[in-house]
Amino acid sequence: MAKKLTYFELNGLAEPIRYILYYTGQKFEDVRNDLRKWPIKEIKDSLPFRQLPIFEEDGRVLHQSIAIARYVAANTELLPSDPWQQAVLDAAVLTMYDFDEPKEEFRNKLYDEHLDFYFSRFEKQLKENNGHFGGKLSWADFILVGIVECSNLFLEDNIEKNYPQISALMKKIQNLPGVKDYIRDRKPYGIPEI
Ligand SMILES: N[C@@H](CCC(=O)N[C@@H](CS)C(=O)NCC(=O)O)C(=O)O
Repeated sequence: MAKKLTYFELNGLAEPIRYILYYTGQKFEDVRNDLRKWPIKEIKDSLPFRQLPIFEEDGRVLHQSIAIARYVAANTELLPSDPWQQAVLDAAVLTMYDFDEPKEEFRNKLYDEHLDFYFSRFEKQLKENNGHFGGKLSWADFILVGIVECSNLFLEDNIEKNYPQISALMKKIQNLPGVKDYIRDRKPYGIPEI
């Protein structure tokens, strides 16, 4: 089954998907477009919603980074078979995106207040669930790490520094087999120089 992930020469929305693919040992083509040349009309016009990432497998195309991450975790230990457990992880991931894209209630609040609202609750969940969202390593853990790493690149900070459970989860994921080697060898890119 030929798998291809297409995104930009960036960590961004594709990085947790890459981590999951490397950790679970799935071979894939890692296609990276140069943002400085974007938009490349023929590529953009070919995309379902004119945005990246997309994931292709056997002639089929999947868009939306969360759907892709969940799909590549399917049939691995990172996605439980129990529907309740699956829904718990979906809820965790959707909440991470609520953090990442603040809703009205938070738009006028200070960033630290917004961060603490979510991160103190993530801390509690992790503490009560063996250091993971849902009791054991799952695709949801990878998504949080991707979001935190991305925020850190943009803010030039370590936003997780006061949250020991989140810090520990990040270290754990970054040191997983497959992920560790990928991180060691990747280019130190993150924010495009435009
Ligand atoms: N909700 C979508 C958002 C996709 C998205 O915003 N992609 C951006 C890059 S992070 C993009 O393709 N930007 C280039 C463009 O719109 O032309 C997802 O999670 O996949």
